[in-house]
Amino acid sequence: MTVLPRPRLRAVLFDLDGTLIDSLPDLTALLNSILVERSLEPLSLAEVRPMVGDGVARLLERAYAARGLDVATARGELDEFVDRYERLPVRPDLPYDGAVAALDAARAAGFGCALLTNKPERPTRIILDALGWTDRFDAIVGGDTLPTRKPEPQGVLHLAQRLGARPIETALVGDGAADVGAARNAGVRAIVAGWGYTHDPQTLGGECVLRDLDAVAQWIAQEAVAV
Ligand SMILES: O=C(O)COP(=O)(O)O
Ligand SMILES: [Mg+2]
Repeated sequence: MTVLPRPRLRAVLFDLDGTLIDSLPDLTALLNSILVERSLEPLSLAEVRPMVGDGVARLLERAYAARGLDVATARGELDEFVDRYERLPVRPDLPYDGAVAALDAARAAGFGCALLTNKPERPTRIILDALGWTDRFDAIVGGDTLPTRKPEPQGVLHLAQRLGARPIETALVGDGAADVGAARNAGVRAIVAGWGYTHDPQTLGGECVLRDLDAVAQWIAQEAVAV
């Protein structure tokens, strides 16, 4: 049996929350400010952690459900929640250690580099601008940029095409089931961010689980010289 060599990597798509930035403390604090206004018990970081990654509507629904509030209430307050999130100051320590180095590694390797998050595009861009990261990406897709979001393949395929890469020449680095699902649905490689918000990242079924962003930079450097 002949095993065909895998084509060289040409594009890396990065997830945002739980992969490049640790947004969990801010999201939890914001949710809790709302719950406390309603005289409800605040949520712990551990409770909110598995709620992040499927978009802000799901986050609010899950948080409200955990305190007995219904989906209709969450839906009715979504715009206000996003407004408040956009007004939060962007902390300079939001990025995980090694995030900039990993993005630099992608650029140094000559790979296309894009952001694919389920966070709505407007707050995403506010965060990227404040961190000075916007120009580090060749393209940015948020949870409301296209008709569907992760785990649907549309964003992955859209970005791969924008970066001039075929799906088999593309990898998605992300921490959640939505990331691995989107990668699988689009036929691209899924690299799991083991430091992110998934309790047991080994179970997601990605190509590999990396322990931190330094390991991502190393993996990118290896892919750049792979034959
Ligand atoms: O769920 C969100 O709002 C953001 O999640 P993501 O950046 O991990 O896709
Ligand atoms: Mg994520």
